[in-house]
Amino acid sequence: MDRLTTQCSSSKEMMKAKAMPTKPKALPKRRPSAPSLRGPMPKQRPAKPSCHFAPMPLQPAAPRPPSHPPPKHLLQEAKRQRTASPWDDDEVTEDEEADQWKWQDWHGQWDDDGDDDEWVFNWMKRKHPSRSSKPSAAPWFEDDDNDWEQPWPKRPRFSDAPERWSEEEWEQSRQEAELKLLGELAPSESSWEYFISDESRRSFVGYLPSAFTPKECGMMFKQIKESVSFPEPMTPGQRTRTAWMTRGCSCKYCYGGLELESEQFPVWMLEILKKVMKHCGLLSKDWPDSCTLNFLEDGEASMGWHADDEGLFQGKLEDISVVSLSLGESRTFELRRNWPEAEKATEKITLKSGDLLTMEGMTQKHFMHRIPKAGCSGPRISLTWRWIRKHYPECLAHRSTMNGAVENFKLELQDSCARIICAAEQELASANYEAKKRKEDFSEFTSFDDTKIQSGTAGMWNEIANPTRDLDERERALILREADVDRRERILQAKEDNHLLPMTPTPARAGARFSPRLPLQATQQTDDYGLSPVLFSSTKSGQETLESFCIPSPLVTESELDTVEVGSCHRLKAMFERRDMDTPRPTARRTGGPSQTIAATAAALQAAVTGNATEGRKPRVTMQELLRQDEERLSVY
Ligand SMILES: O=C(O)CCC(=O)C(=O)O
Ligand SMILES: [Fe+2]
Repeated sequence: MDRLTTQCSSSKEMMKAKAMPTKPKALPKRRPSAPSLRGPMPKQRPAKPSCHFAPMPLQPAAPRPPSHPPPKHLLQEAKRQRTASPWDDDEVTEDEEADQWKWQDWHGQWDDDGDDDEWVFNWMKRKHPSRSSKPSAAPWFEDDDNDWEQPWPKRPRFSDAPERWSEEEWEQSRQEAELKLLGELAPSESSWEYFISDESRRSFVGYLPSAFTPKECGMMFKQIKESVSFPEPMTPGQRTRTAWMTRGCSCKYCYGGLELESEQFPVWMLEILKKVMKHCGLLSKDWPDSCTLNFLEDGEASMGWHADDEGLFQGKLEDISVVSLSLGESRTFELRRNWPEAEKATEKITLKSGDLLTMEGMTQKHFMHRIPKAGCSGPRISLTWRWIRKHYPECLAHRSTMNGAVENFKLELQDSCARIICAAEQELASANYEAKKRKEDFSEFTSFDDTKIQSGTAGMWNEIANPTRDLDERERALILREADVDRRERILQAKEDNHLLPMTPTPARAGARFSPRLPLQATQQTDDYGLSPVLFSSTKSGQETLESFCIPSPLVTESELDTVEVGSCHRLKAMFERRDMDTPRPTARRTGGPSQTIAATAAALQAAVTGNATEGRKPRVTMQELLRQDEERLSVY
């Protein structure tokens, strides 16, 4: 404690805090404080549901200043940094010099224009998802007190202040809460200074200057710049980019509307951690398990006021630590209290390359921090390590816990359901697509009435048998295709239901000039459409060929199926195909018979039915063969 007090006073001198003139503001009346009870009170009260970013109405467009005049002390500091390269004071050999890394080299390799206000906007959008549109004006304007302020959202409202632990203190004391600071755990040669040591808020900000030599910093900067792919900015010209890495966990990191997938700590990260953690007195088992890597392209790049209060880290609910390493250009780091008792005061510190900084205890609950724009031109990288306290349910680390295992199971179940639903939806979509396509095909036939289409093949066959108008080739082909598809389905079904019957050949009709086709198999059933698939054999020129097609059942009754003289069926089909059912035509060319109409064919079919069936004839082809042929026929469509 003594050590801390001394450190704090020395750090105050060290700080380049500049008292900013502030507008006299009437402080809101403090709410009645909680009774000053110690013992029975819980260690940590549940957080208030309201977030400290109170929703505020959008401010009217505020004109952006023509340039950003940074505070004078920053300009001076920037000038000093520009003239003195941080590498200059390190002795390097010629070889090393060739390999020497200067972050200034990176300047200009990124988009030139840009406005880091986007970063702030995106950052805030995450906290206020309901605000989807960007304020019409730049979200920064010059305040009366020459400070850069965000109109949206501003400092948390006093009325949203959390309950206090007691009248005197915001939080339980560090001793009671048994909070050990990293500065206390650190070896004595790492002399941390706590430039904020707010015991009432149990909030501590530690600073260890020059933890690494410029040469070490240069190597680290180079390693990071070359290995990390900082995500492309959400908006063109955005000059601050953030990458995210974890160790042994797959939690993502959400900021500025981006969801960053975690990358596992690479070896170089563990090497850097080893060096940094030595200064924090932590063994590897206690090292932080996540890191945000921020690349600030130049002085125009900044990070707006925020707290590292993501649910992952639980920083508003319990003591947490954040450790950061700065590399590259020096930048000012600012902190301010969310609910200051007295006048608004911003604490500032310049973070140089190689400096370490910690934010400990309840700092994320009571303070916000930022990196404002500066007049410098070089890039800066900061690594910010944290400990994940609450893994995302999807995270593998979470799944290895008991609760995680249950949630994991639920997730897997959800996954399976989602997959099944997805597959079903795809099936449905493709069935709908097919149905729609068919309907579209047929809707071209304006004279088709819907009932015919809906009644399926029967309707189609009707249309062929009793055409309401002339059908062209294409229409006819479509109808026949439909009939074929339909027939094939019914043959399959018949096979499944064991409804295929052996058929008996009937003697050829005397005088027929074509070889009759003899039914070999037929389904026992006719379907809703009144069609029965029948397999025929033809022995023309001594060569047997097989063919199957449907017979409209009005022409052949179920009981007649095994005795039908199929030549008529074949002729009927041939006529269908030639679309001349109603046109008397000489049949000599094809059938050698008299010209016939549908009705005559039907009559012929009926007449062809004979009674001399021979039982038990085995089908000559297998069902597979039948289906294969069918497949072949269908493939031409
Ligand atoms: O760059 C820094 O030093 C601060 C980084 C920071 O605030 C953050 O990553 O949340
Ligand atoms: Fe931060």
